Amino acid sequence: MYYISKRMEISGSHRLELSYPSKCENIHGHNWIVTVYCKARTLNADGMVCDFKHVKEKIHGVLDHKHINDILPFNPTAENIARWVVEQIPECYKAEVQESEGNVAMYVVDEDI
Ligand SMILES: Nc1nc2c(c(=O)[nH]1)N=C([C@H](O)[C@H](O)COP(=O)(O)OP(=O)(O)OP(=O)(O)O)CN2
Repeated sequence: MYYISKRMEISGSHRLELSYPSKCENIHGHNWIVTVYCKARTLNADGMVCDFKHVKEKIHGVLDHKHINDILPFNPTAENIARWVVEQIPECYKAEVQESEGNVAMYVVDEDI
């Protein structure tokens, strides 16, 4: 199995819809660190799992310098963003979304399902 990872910094803003009072309901900014993990049993015709550049275009190209609530059709928690990242790239099996130092969410495809 071949593995690659691509790490990107995404600057943007969001607000969360929460069931309890929180400062996070106000529009605020993050420099999210997103790490995308991909794998493939065989390499493509170009000798890659997938092109780092294409991964960046699909994630950074869509989210960077945006108000994330305007782009994604769900509450943009780090967990939901991580799942969305995995869904954008066929070879992706895991994504990490770091909101701030110490606050990280991950989504991993469950291969048993
Ligand atoms: N499980 C999650 N919890 C929280 C999320 C999230 O996406 N998933 N998001 C937020 C807000 O975006 C908020 O902006 C995070 O605030 P931050 O100051 O980074 O975190 P803390 O309040 O925990 O402060 P620290 O000083 O970093 O401890 C909130 N929760």
